[in-house]
Amino acid sequence: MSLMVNGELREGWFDSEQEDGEFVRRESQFRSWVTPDGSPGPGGEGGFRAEPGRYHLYVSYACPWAHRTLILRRLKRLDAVISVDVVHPHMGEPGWHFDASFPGATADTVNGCDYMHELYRLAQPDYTGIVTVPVLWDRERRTIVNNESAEIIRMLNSAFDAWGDAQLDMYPVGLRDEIDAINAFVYENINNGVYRTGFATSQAAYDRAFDALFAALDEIEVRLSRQRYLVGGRLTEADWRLFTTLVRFDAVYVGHFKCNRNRIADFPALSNYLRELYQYPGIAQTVNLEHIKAHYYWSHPWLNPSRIVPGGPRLDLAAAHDRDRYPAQP
Ligand SMILES: N[C@@H](CCC(=O)N[C@@H](CS)C(=O)NCC(=O)O)C(=O)O
Repeated sequence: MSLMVNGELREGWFDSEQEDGEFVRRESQFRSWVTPDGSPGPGGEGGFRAEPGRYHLYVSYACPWAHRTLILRRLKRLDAVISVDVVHPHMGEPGWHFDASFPGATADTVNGCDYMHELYRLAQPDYTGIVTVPVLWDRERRTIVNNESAEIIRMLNSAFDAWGDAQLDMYPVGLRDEIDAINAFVYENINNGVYRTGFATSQAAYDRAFDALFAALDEIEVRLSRQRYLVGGRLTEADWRLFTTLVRFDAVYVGHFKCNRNRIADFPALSNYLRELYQYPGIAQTVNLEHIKAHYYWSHPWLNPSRIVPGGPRLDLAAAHDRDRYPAQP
């Protein structure tokens, strides 16, 4: 995990945040919001008015949190409004870097940085904290607006409607409480649960995370065998937040993170649901399994010292699904 202290990079894996062998994720620090008129959002400072061509996303195709932002950008048809650069999937000691030699990866076309931590230093010369993707960058003020995916997807959902698909709303007002509740459950046990399982450094911490993960997947399996989506018949951001973990699960989390009680392929409702979401227009192009596998198997040598990337599994996410038997609302 790359950490900066007063603008300087500290190398090494930092386990100070781990209690009793448990992995604890740190809070993101840049928390301003892009809004239609530049007024301040729920956090941070104002002055970030939505405009085409002004904002830029830095992502990794491997990262499930960054993947959410690519999905919302695609769904809201913001490809021409918000530009994107993609880091190289190998995250080494100095953290994420830009190197277009890996297919699908790009240079940093906005700031010309070689490493992601240089970008954090540009935004804040004395930055202290971890260096993560995704990052929403403002070309005009030359700073990071926000590096918390849960907030970036909300901005993409509503702030750019003058240019994007204003009809599509993945966080509708009447469903917000229900979405927030399921998000909290999925985040704790599944999205972050796979990391808590894989990064546990004691058997007890691993067992706790593993049990919570599969208990949660069992619960979601029951829910999805009664209804089309997490929140009834309406597709919402909650589904996309679950999707980015499900689509990595059999390829990476089962083996690399020892999340191996079952594969997603073994859950009838979850596996059909995963295929439905994968086949939603535009989504398959946001899924890059080469980056996903290359990233995880290379970037955590304490889990996989040989850095060998396994050949399988053979996934057929484009195969037919049975979800049309449940009603869906537009
Ligand atoms: N809370 C953040 C988490 C993002 C995050 O943890 N990203 C990982 C990649 S999957 C990262 O960049 N890690 C950098 C590191 O571990 O050094 C968000 O959801 O935006």
